[in-house]
Order: sequence, then structure tokens, then C-alpha cells
Amino acid sequence: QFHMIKYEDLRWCESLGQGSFTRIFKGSKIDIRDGERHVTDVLLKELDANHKNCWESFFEAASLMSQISHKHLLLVYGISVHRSKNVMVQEFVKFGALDLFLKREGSVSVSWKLDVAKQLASVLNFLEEKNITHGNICAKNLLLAREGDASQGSSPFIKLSDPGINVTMLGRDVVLDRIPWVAPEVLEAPERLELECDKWSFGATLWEIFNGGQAPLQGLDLERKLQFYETYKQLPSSEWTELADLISQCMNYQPAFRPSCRSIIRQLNSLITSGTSRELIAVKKLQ
Ligand SMILES: N#Cc1ccc(Nc2nc(N)cc(-n3ccc(CO)n3)n2)cc1
Repeated sequence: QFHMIKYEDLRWCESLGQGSFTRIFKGSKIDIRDGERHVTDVLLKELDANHKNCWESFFEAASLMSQISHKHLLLVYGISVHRSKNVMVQEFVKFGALDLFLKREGSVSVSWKLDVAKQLASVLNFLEEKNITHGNICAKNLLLAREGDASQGSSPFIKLSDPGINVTMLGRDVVLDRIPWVAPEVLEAPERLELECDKWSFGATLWEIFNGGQAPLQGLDLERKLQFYETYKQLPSSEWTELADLISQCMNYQPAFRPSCRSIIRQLNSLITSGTSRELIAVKKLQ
């Protein structure tokens, strides 16, 4: 179910960092099509050799992404296996991960943030309709294909990345470190990863988007992160009550009480109307 790419058709360029058990590089792939040489920018995601036992899960995650297509789902060109290297070859998304962009950019408009949130909600709705759980929704896995520029009125465009190695394959500490993105019920039973888990993670990701890409509960050690769930805590709420309400609805400790994607999209639409007028009033006050 995968296009196999020949190792010799790939070129590695600079390293771009690492995820859990993976390293990512900018690269290029070379295709010869109708006698012409085509060079395409790609993102090469290498699975650490010492985690070879996860390679099925690594590729399974990617194959999920390549069996369905959606404008906000990252395109996976295929995989390349060569000696001890397992590599996933993805489309290179121009502006990289959203969390780093938000940290770098600092101030993007409320409508920019809501536009990104709505795009994420729409791809989650698409996955929900196919009864597919992503399992690793967070700002780091949202890639920015278009920056969008408020002054030019062009809007951002995001792509949801592959979920990476399945949470059932990860050690407990890695799962604990994913608090507060990982739904509480997944801690108890990782195999019970269900659609509702993505709603919880959506709430944590919305919090990131409206907090400048800062990681929620950053700096808490694993013990304190676990206590956060054991004492049913909520993330610090925004002054914007409607936004805070949506985040806490998504981050409901009872999975069944979390809103449907349609409800999330409806609530985002009403935030967009109230949010942009709030912003206009704020701007008028400044003038
Ligand atoms: N400076 C800079 C810069 C870095 C990366 C890209 N592009 C890109 N393309 C992808 N397909 C995936 C990713 N990822 C980044 C983190 C993860 C974790 O999942 N993925 N980055 C563009 C600019």
C-alpha cells in the first residue's frame, strides 16, 4: 500500500530536528518521467535505527495518510528502506511546524488563529467521517504551507502531519510527556485510542495557537503532569470566555461529553464573527 522510493533517488540536505524516535531532514527526490529529470523538494523522516521494532507502526501511520487524500492532509510520496535506514518521504511544507512559527512570529491576528483552527477542525471532521483517529494532534504536527498575511488579506494554509509511531508502541514516559495533548483515558488504556481522543488534543492545540505556540504545562515534570490529570485540572483559561468554553468542552474528562466536529466548527464560526468584531473595536480604541 506504499510507493517504494529507491534510496539512490534521494538526496539528504540539512537536518531539521527530531521527533520521538525520528530525525527529519530537508532533501530532494529525483524522478525520471518521460525521459526528463524532475527534482522535488521533500522532507525525509528517518526512523531511529535503535527503534526498528516500531517500523511497522511508523509506516502504518504514514500509510493511513496516503490511503486518503484531503487538502489539509500532508502528502506522503512513499517510503525508502535501505540497509538499516527506514525513511518516510513527505512533501516539503514551506514554513514548517506551526508551534515554531507561532513562537517566532509572536503576534498573528485573532482571525489568522481562528482560520488555522477551522482548517484543523475541518480535517478532523473529514477523519471523523471516515472513523479514523489521528492520535497525535498538536501544533508541532501542523505544518504551515502558506503564511498568510493579514495586510495582504491572504490567509494561512495548514497541513496535518502523520501521527508518527502509534501511542500503544510508546513507553509510558513518552506518553506522560504528551500530557496535556494525550487524552486522559489513553493513559489508562492506550489501545482505547478513539475519535474522542482527537477532540481532547484539539482543545490543547487550540490553547497553543492562542498562547503564541507555547507548550501548555511546559516545565512540569512527569509526576506533576500526571497529577494534573489525577486532580482533573484544566489549562489556564483565556479571558475570551467563548474560546475558554470551547477549549474546556473539548478537554472534558468524560470522552462522550466532548463536542462533535460539527459543533466545534459551529462554535469556531461564532468565535470568528464575535472575535473579529472584538478586534475591530480594540483597533478603533487605539486610533
Ligand atoms: N526552518 C524551517 C523549516 C522546517 C521544516 C519545513 N518543512 C517541513 N515539511 C514537512 N513535511 C514536515 C516538517 N516537520 C517539521 C516538524 C515536523 C514534526 O512532525 N515535521 N517540516 C520547512 C521549513
